[in-house]
Amino acid sequence: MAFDFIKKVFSFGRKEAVEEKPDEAAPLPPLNFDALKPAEEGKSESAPSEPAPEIQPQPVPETQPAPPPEQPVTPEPQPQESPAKPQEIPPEPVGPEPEPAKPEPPEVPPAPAHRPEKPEIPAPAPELPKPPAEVPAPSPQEEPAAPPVEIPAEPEQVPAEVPGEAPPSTSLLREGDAEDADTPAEALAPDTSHEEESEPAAIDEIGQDIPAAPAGAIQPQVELEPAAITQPPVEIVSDPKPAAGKVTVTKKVEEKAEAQPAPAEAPRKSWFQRMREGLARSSRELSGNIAGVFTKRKLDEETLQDLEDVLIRADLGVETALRVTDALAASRYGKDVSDAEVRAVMATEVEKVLGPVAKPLELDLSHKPHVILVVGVNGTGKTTTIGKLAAKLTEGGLSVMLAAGDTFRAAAIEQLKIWGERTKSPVIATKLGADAAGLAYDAFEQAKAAGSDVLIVDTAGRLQNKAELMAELEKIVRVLGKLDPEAPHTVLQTVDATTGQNALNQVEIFRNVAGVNGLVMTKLDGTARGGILVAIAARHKLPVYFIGVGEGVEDLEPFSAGDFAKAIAGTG
Ligand SMILES: Nc1nc2c(ncn2[C@@H]2O[C@H](COP(=O)(O)OP(=O)(O)OP(=O)(O)O)[C@@H](O)[C@H]2O)c(=O)[nH]1
Repeated sequence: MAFDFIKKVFSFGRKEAVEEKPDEAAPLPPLNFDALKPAEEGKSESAPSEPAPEIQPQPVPETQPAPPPEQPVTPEPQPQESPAKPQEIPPEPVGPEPEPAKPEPPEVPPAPAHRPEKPEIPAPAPELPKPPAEVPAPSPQEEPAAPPVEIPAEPEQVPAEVPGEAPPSTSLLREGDAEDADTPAEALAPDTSHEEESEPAAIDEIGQDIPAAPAGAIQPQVELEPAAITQPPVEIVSDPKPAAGKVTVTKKVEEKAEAQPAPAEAPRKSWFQRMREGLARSSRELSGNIAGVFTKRKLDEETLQDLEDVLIRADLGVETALRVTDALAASRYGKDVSDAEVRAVMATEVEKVLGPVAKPLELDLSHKPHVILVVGVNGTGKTTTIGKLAAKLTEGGLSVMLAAGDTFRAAAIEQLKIWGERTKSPVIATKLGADAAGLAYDAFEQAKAAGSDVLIVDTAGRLQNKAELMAELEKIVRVLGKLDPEAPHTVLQTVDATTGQNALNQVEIFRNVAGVNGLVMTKLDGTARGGILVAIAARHKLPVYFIGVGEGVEDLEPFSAGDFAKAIAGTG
């Protein structure tokens, strides 16, 4: 604004000079207009955008005629920047500081050239102090903070710039929060490890130390109150950037309830559609290969062998592959067979394999609580599945408590707290790196005390090494058994459907260590390799309670053998 003002002063001078000429030429009525010119010209040149602010400063400069040396410096930058625009001021600080001052001297001369305006030149002087104020600001690269310095100088601009500043501040806060929860997960592990943890002694002597632990070290660390725990997460999760709609600014920016007309979104696909699309790659590949095998060929030993290879490459496993080829050979041997017929037989056989394992999860509520331990390799969806399951249970009227047993990853703890807030389930958490078994024990006690119907315990999927992971899981199971010999009553393992053959080994390991007695196949909405589920079912015959078909709270579906078989065979 100061620059604008200066510029206006100069422009005003020019115009006066110009007009004076006509005045000399015709000394008639124009003389009266000359008196009016100052006000009008100032407005016209200063650009219609800022009439008021520029006019006011004029009286000020007149009162301060003192500093002449600095005057030349300030006037120049103003003309360069063109019409005074508060918005253009910010860019100045961004640019190199010395530049604006240097160019000024050259332009200064032209200004004084205008004789009549010299008296007004003193006006720029008061603005000189402003540039120095901005100079410190420009040092930073992107400082929108610099402009604010000038804002206070100009009374009228303040309101205009305030709205501009507000949004960035709020968005930064939220983004920061979000990042904290996500990225630094692994990096934080070593840092926070120095924090108080449950005594290692508890690890060795579970029975004796555990009871002491809750009272001593663990107790204070445990956070039971959902409100306290979930408060911060809530802001992270439920506060996306203000949408395009209106917002109300009170303590913070809040979206107006009515301002969300819910942009017409495409209807959400059904879980089956998402699963079918997730299995599309496997299905297409399978169908294409089957078609390739049976193009203009009768069903014989060679084609059966080729089909068996195709099915095995699709992760279905040797057992299921043989089931399909045997079934096909039994009814079609020596005949022409279309790929569609082969896929139909495949769907039937796959459904036969999956049918026995497609069972609903049953909870024995005679146990208070019914303890569900969730295990699996890191990233397979344990925490997400716990959140989805907690939502189902609470919606069904059951009281649920969550235990953040994945003390290996800070983000996992925060993630579970968020799910706890969403599902209104208390979350028992402890410090990063703390003894997971101690936490599980403490959570079990608190769930008992609270009369919770279900306690779901999250666990780490990755430790320093496999032996350590296995030792921790075994210990958790052992400790839970001290409070209820039958606990954990359900041990769920999450298996990432995008994983290939390695998933078979994962189930093998966790089953042996933690006594897995049920599976949840996650990410079937992604680029799933669904064949592996068939192989797992055939080999381990563990119940598959649910499938994950998305990251949303509702994206946990009961497993249906028939639907899955149709989707993977491409017959659905
Ligand atoms: N598309 C899709 N993504 C899923 C599904 N289940 C989980 N995810 C995502 O997979 C990622 C890992 O999920 P987590 O729940 O953190 O997995 P985790 O096993 O707890 O991981 P750790 O805490 O590292 O052991 C997250 O980005 C989830 O949103 C699913 O069914 N579909």
